[in-house]
Amino acid sequence: MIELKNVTKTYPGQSFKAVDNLSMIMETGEITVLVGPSGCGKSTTIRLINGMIETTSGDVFIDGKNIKDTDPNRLRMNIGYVIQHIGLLPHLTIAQNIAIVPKLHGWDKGRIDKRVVELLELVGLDPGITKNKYPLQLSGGQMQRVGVARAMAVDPATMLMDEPFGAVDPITRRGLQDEFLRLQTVMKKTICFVTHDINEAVKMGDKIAIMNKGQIVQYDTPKNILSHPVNDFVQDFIGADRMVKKLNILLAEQIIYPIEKTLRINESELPRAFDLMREKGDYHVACYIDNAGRAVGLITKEMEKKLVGNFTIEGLKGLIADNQKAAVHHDTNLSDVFSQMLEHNSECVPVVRNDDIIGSAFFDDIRIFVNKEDDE
Ligand SMILES: Nc1ncnc2c1ncn2[C@@H]1O[C@H](COP(=O)(O)OP(=O)(O)OP(=O)(O)O)[C@@H](O)[C@H]1O
Repeated sequence: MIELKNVTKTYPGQSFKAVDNLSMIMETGEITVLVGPSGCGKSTTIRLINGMIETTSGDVFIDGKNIKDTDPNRLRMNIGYVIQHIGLLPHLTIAQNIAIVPKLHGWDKGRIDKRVVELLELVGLDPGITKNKYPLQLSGGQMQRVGVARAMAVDPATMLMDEPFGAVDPITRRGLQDEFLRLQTVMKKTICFVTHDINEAVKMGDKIAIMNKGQIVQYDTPKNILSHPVNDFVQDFIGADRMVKKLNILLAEQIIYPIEKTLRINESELPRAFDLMREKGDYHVACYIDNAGRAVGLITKEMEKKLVGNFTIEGLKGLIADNQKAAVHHDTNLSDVFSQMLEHNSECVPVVRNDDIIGSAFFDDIRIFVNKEDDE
């Protein structure tokens, strides 16, 4: 856990406070994002946490220990630090760059070599190809990965990331974010992550602190911030498309209509499928089961419309198979579920977990759910 208690920083010669009486807790195992306009004090805060600069007043605690009581070099050796411009030393190979902190910790060569290979694999780089190259022989995205690998070298519990994916193109950036989030589900590190991009904040943060003029304006989960911006500053900062951003953080499983509630229709019942659905009072969706009783697809109300005047069993099976191609995983975000619906021209798609259909997701439910969440 990182705790800031009444932290203020005034740089020498400045009349204003770069960080102004900041108090906050960044929980263990979570990503806390600091976001805000240029000059609001994000980087200053991160530098205060690893002791690169000293507070004018107030205290920073890491896992309950005041950093003033820790030797600054030791403090920094035990915190992973990733910065926008990577900070790789150009005259050292990738392996040597990653080895810097393990060396300071006194690791032997065998242990370091093994760790370098492990880390490069972890961040998606081929160690055989990468480890003996020099930084300038890598692409921007590859360098960022090395930056992350280097920060994780001695497996620190705390990581500080200052615009870590800032210097790459949007597609590479999205890939790096996804991979880092995947790693974090396993690593569960305590991370302070700085960005000026609200979309990145919403995606990466368990919690987001929106900063302005050295102070926190709102500190909450992405969902709550998007649903309930506390004032016009936050409202403007998160932008007019906050509903779209919300779709990015809500998941298919949150709107799922479970398969247990759905009428089951077997092969012999297929010719009367739509009549049966109407009779049972659930005309929107039914589940098509094979001879073993396993759900293999959905039958939806829209399929009847598509087959009007031309109903055949083969035609219906074709539509069921097409709909199955639009299936989404239970943890797919609603924005991707929505795209899938548009791409497959379907208002209802199967939701799967480990290849089993566990329910269906409806376009209308996305709309209703997002609006309802907004009213809460
Ligand atoms: N070393 C320094 N000396 C004097 N003033 C500084 C120093 N570093 C930062 N500042 C000032 O402190 C304020 C906060 O800067 P900081 O870099 O923390 O903001 P930031 O939110 O990280 O901005 P950005 O997104 O542009 O990096 C700014 O007004 C900046 O000009």
